[in-house]
Amino acid sequence: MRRPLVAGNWKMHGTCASIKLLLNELATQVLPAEVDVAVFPGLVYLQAVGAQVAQSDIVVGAQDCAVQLEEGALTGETSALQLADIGCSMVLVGHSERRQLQDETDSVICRKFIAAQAAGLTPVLCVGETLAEREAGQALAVVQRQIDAVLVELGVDVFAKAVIAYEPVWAIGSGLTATPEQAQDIHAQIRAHIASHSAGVAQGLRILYGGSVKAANAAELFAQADIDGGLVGGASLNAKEFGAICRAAGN
Ligand SMILES: O=C(CO)COP(=O)(O)O
Repeated sequence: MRRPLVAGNWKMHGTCASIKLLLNELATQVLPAEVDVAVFPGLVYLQAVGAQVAQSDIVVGAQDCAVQLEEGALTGETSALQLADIGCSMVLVGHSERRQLQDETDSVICRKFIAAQAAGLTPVLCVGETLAEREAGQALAVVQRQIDAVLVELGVDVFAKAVIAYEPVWAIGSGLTATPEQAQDIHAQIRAHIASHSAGVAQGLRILYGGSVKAANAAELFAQADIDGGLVGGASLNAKEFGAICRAAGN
């Protein structure tokens, strides 16, 4: 039985004041004990958020890390070890916005995945196809290629301590959520692909859906057999919405 995970990716949103308020409001929400809840604030807010949620069960993750683990002359970069040092336990790798805007390649993302695990962080490997790729019938092939960049390179066992987030690019920030059937179809195929290497790893692997998840659509998405929670963007900036999404992942 997989424990659901609901993760809020705050992207480049928030200020000291607004984040404090958001967390204060989130503290008034009932979050189900059987659901893991994580928030991914911008880098400069990680420590403050960590301090504010320290007495709760909410864990904190970063949105990216450097490919290099060891300290060095890499201006502007932050290593996975540094993220672990300030109390992060998870890190997103390969979010589509970084693939597109920062030209991150599959091989760079694989190196970040390695760095994350070496530092003891759980990498959340984000995968997903563009609308053009879906319309060309390439959705599964694209997702499989993105996963294989890690799977073939490192072997299946690394997924025993990782999370995959399926985020179709066309559903991100667009209000166009994948239907539960569309999402379940890809999730099931991701799990089958992992299972072709190790049934045990596939069974335990949490696969999150991301892309316009809201309180109004979360329950039917999370009811799907292979959807183990969500990676939530915009709706995670509203405590009531996010709380309701977390509750939708509960029993
Ligand atoms: O990119 C996402 C989470 O990583 C999804 O963003 P939205 O929920 O705003 O569509």
